[in-house]
Formats: sequence, C-alpha cells, structure tokens
Amino acid sequence: MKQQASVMGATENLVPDTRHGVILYMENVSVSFDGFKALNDLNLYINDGELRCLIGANGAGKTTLMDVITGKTRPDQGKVNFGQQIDLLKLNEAEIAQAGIGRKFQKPTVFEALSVYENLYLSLKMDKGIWCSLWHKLNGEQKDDIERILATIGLTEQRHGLAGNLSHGQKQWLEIGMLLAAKPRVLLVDEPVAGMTLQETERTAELLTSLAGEHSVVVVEHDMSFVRSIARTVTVLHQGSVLAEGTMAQIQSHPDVKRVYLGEEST
Ligand SMILES: Nc1ncnc2c1ncn2[C@@H]1O[C@H](COP(=O)(O)OP(=O)(O)OP(=O)(O)O)[C@@H](O)[C@H]1O
Repeated sequence: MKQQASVMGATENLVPDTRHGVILYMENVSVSFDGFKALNDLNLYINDGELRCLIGANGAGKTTLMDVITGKTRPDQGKVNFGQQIDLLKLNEAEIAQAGIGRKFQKPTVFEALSVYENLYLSLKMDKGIWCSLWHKLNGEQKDDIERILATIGLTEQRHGLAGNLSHGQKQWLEIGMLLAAKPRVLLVDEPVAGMTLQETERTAELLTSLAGEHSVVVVEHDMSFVRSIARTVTVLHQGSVLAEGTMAQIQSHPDVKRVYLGEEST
C-alpha cells in the first residue's frame, strides 16, 4: 500500500506546461510488431482544450496510438510529451493516468452491482488517504463534484439506481463520468457511440462537445455522421502515419484521402 501511494505521489503534482497551446506532442513515433510498423514516424499535436477526432481504416494505427499515449505500448522511437515538459515515455500506465490522461475503452466497464453514485464515488480523485479509508465520508467539494458530474452526464435521476440496470448508452456516459471524477486534462475516447441508439448518439455528441475547453478530448470513431456532428479538426491515420488533418470539409476534399478511401487502396 505504501509503495502504491508513493508511486502516485510521484506524479500527482505534475502539471503539463501548455503555454504553447499544445497538450499532447507525438513526434516521429514508430511502433513495430514483428517488423510490421503499426505506427510509422507519426507526428501529432493535440491542442489544449480541443476536441479532435481520429479516423482511419481498420489497422490504420488508432488503437496503437492511444496505447502509446497511455503507456500500454512503448514506441521503438519518438517523443511523446504531456505538455512541453512531461515525458510520458518515462512514466508507467498508472502514473500517466494519475498525471491526468484518462482513457475510455469501447466497452463500458462500470461496476454493475453498485449504484451510479457509488461508481462515481469510487472514481473520485482522492488524497493518499483513500488507500486506508474506502467509503470515507465525502467533503463538500467532493459531493459538489459528483453532483456536477451527474448533471453533465445526464444521470442525476438515476443516481441511486444500479449501474447494471442502465441502458448501454447510459453506461457509456457513466463511464465518462467516472473518468471525469479523476479530473483528467486529456480524455481519450474509443468508439463512444458504437451500439448506441440515434438519440443516445446525439446526446453523446452534446456531452463530448461540452467537455472540450475544460478538457482536451480525443475521439476515435468509425461513425462518420457522428464525427461530422462533433468534429472541428479531424486527423486521418493511414498505415501508421497522419495522412491528412483539417476540418471535415477539408478532409473530404483532400486528394490523398480521396485516393485512399475511394481509389484502389479503398478497404
Ligand atoms: N500486439 C500486436 N501484435 C501484432 N500486431 C499488432 C498488435 N497490435 C496491433 N497490431 C497490428 O498493428 C496494426 C494497427 O493496429 P491498430 O489496432 O492500432 O489499428 P486501428 O486503427 O485501431 O484498427 P481498428 O479500427 O480495427 O481498431 C494492425 O495491422 C494490427 O494487426
């Protein structure tokens, strides 16, 4: 326990330096699996507070990119920084999460046997005291945080209900709320609307859009109408590199994107 607390203590006061407006830097990043380059000299910059959509065909490298940012996969070469000064390649997965980079996987992983409120409670960014006092009494600020998150994710009315009884969309929102409870600067969100109803998809678009500004949000998504509804800037990955970047209109008329998606390389 003591050791866990000290690992967390190493990163909890790290604040990314975003004076240049950039919160995530990936420069010349390559990742190989048995000689195959899943990321190939990739360069990507995410601005502080922006909502960025990452698109690309199956196998383009989107998941590998997220894995590199969160420390799950180590690149063969390249630089990955959180703000100007924090070298993410020197931190482990837990330290990266603690430093303020939250990740939401495609499948919701809420605690089904606990209430919505309890799920959020357990996700709060706690002091080291959490290690010895689970279910301790919340202070006013923590209670306010949970109320604000419940309102943000639209689950105030369901607060006492079991998470297991929520719809698929509501579980996804709860999990986003659980990420928010840890007060991340960056949220990485993998295919948030897969399996959602149209109404849930629209609500998710509103939710993610509302999070940008206070957070930087990176969304990987295949649903192009959803991407169109939320994206200001879209990055297209192809064979492990950035093929194009810009507004949706710029992307759609980009010659390289047309060639890959509509030409002979189409998948
Ligand atoms: N651990 C691994 N071992 C071997 N090859 C891998 C591994 N992880 C990914 N790859 C390969 O690297 C390439 C990029 O995979 P990645 O999962 O990053 O793509 P993606 O853009 O997320 O695809 P999708 O949209 O299907 O999720 C693929 O060809 C994949 O098979």
